[in-house]
Amino acid sequence: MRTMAISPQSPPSSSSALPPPSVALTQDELKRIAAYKAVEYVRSGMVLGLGTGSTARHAVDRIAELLRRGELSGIVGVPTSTQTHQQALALGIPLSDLDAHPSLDLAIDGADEVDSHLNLVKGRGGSLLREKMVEGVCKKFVVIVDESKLVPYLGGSGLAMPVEVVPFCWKFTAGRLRQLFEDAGCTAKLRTFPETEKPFVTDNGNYIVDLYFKKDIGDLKVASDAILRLAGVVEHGMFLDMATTVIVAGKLGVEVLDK
Ligand SMILES: O=C[C@H](O)[C@H](O)[C@H](O)COP(=O)(O)O
Repeated sequence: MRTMAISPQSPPSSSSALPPPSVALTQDELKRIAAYKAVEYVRSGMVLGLGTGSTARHAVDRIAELLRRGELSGIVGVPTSTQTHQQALALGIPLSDLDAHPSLDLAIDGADEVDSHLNLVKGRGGSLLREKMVEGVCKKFVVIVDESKLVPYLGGSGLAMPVEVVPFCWKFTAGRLRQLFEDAGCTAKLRTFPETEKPFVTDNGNYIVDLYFKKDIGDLKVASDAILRLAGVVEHGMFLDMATTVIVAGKLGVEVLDK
């Protein structure tokens, strides 16, 4: 794995919108710096996977800005959620889908956790299924995060590891998921809206069960296979061996981690 440190004072090209170096950077500014750096990988004529979330949003904005300025042309975007679809549509980015473009040049997306092998947790925004479909067929998958997303092991943030499940008997599926990881002190919770307690429904009409672990779950491939073997599970938010590059923006600079 190659590591390259770049000072935040050396921002991505044409980045007049970035804050001056002396200003303390907010988390959102760090996300934007990572996103702008990732857009430097985009070339005219590419078919691009457009990620979802507060970090990916900056990349989509930046791509649209470069298209407007004529610094990029011939881009086709494949959005990973209805949210990103709407954003890209409003910005005038030409869009398509996997049926028309079963192989993509590049995808840029955020992540909830990144471990030292560039394995990811994704889906805290609920878009994991479409993200995994799109990002699984990209020649290059660039992940953009601020430094708070780095973890010693997946699940290590103590926050949710999302699993998309069919609504039918979701309690049964949640129970089986919890049992799978009993040794890791797993709890499984249906994702709901706090105000109404109604279930969160994904773009695909499914529910999300969030898993929380007290300990490391061990072999991730074994865990992934076990989850996917459960009838009722559609997909999980572990993205193993998929990222080709992770761009980490931190207070001390930007790090580019290549697989
Ligand atoms: O479902 C959401 C996606 O996987 C996001 O890419 C992920 O949750 C990171 O989002 P954010 O950039 O907002 O932290």
